[in-house]
Amino acid sequence: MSSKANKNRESQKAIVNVAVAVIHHKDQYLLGFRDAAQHQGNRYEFVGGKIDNNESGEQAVIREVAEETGIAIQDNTIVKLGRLHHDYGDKQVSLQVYKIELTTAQYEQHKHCQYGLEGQALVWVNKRDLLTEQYPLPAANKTILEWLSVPTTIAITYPLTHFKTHSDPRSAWLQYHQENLASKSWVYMRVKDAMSEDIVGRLMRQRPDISVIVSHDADYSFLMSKDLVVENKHTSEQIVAHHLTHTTLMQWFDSIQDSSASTQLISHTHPLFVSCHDAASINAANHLASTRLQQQLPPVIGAFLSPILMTQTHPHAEPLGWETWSSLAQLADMPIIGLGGLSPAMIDQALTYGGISVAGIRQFY
Ligand SMILES: Nc1nc2c([nH]c(=O)n2[C@@H]2O[C@H](COP(=O)(O)OP(=O)(O)OP(=O)(O)O)[C@@H](O)[C@H]2O)c(=O)[nH]1
Repeated sequence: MSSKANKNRESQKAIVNVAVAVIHHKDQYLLGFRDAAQHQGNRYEFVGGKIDNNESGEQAVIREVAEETGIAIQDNTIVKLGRLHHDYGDKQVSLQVYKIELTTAQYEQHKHCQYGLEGQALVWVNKRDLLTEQYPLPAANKTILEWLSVPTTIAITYPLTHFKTHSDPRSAWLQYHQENLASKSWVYMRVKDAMSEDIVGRLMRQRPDISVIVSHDADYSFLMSKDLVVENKHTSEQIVAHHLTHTTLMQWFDSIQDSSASTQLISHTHPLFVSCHDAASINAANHLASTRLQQQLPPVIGAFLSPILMTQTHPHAEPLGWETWSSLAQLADMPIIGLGGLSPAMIDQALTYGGISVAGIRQFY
């Protein structure tokens, strides 16, 4: 093979490690504009750039933000959102994505800057416009936008057994959640009952404002029927993601290791949440996330990592504690959601320890 062909193959193989900074203040997000001459030019981008040798992703993000915008973020909370690999054909990138919320003072100082320190155009856009792709971004960023759609709090339903003393537990479950779930919240429907589709479907019809996460192996095809349009919204649109329990995740992982077993099928239609409790399940979640990206399937948008603290629902589970939880969170290639003994007010603590959201049952309605 000629040395030129060799070189071409080498450059195709080389992966460029990039640190990406999702900088925001409340619902205002900072984008730069990539020059036409640049790779993925004439598109918007988050501030960022190549990670130098001997530099961590976090060090790179602090340096890139300072070089490109002059904003000093070393004292801000820098939360890892996730890591992803993308093959542009002409270039392979591995993006390490961080989310940084600016203080009001930082935002006030920089909100009128129309150009960065490298002469690139800068613009502040609101979250809704960003997520609905009003600003074209490089293809790899599609997953980042899905990660950003996850809210900072997620409510989880009570299991059906919580209502077992009622004469009709299913009606009691339905009525309780219909009356108490917060308006427009994201709700993980964890009923823990094999026959739960019917009450979940009824709750969705009664509460068209909520967005739901349903078990990946439940059958919600009945929600596709035409007559289930509530307040101009089709009920099936309320399902924002499917969820894999820790057990299902590990079964999937075992099935891909064992060449004689058939790989367990996971939803192709929706983004996924998974549940993790340890390094092994985070490793499995990372494999699932990269498989989904390779196959161009809806991504893994979050992992519930639990239990952080002691909970009433799982009194026998040994809590991880914040420090262990934090080091496990760092291993994950997707946003981490804190679960177990938390309240919504603990979001700042979760951010400090490397999570992006908190979830729970009591206190989250
Ligand atoms: N900064 C930034 N880069 C991104 C984003 N999404 C994405 O795919 N990338 C890719 O990550 C790489 C960023 O590396 P870079 O900024 O150092 O490289 P560049 O192409 O701008 O310039 P250079 O190669 O001349 O240094 C580019 O290939 C770019 O297409 C994003 O949101 N922000």
